[in-house]
Amino acid sequence: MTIQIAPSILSADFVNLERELKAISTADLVHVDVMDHHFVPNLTLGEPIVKRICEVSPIPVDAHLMIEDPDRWAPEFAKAGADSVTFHMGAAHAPVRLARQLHDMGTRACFAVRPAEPVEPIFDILDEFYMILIMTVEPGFGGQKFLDNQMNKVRRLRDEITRRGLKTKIQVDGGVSPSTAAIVAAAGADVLVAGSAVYGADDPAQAIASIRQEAEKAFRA
Ligand SMILES: O=C(CO)[C@@H](O)[C@H](O)COP(=O)(O)O
Repeated sequence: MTIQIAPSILSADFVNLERELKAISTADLVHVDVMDHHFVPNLTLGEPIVKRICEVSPIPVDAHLMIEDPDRWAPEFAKAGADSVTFHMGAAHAPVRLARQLHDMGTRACFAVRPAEPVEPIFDILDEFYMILIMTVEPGFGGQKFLDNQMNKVRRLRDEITRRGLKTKIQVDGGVSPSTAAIVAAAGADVLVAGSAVYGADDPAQAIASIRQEAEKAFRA
């Protein structure tokens, strides 16, 4: 199984996004945090900027929608060109219908779980999603402390995926760095989002390589 690294542009220089995207071209995906100041207490960027990011990004774009009413808005991010669109369990009204709509549009549908939310309710609808995102911080801001108490959730999800022979990916987002990468990979996560650890480093490519190396050594399928 391959580990994928997805730098979050939340910690990038928003005035120089094209340059910031080039700096992470050795990563597998770029994670774009869309926040609406309702579902989370922060406001970032919307569909017109994501569309432009999709046009210039050297790697696939993973749009993480931390917004209310994704049923209305997620298809707009698929139209903008995002390769994957993640919406939240606590926000979607009809998650299966929305996932099918996104897949019909040629976009990978992914489902996110906040720290206080259980993962088991997803088990029944696991095969509708390309990837499940387990948040390891409360969504809203970069640079927060990694919540290692979320690792039980990652382990239970990995066990369920393995038991059923599914290919669903497990993404972890929040506080991921070279020193926490092994913990999340050992629990069974195979897509690691890292914002401040990549863009806060002197050499983002080196930070990506370190996170990848630590995760690959520890990953359990
Ligand atoms: O979605 C979020 C925060 O809500 C994340 O993508 C963060 O942006 C990750 O930042 P670090 O914890 O890696 O600094």
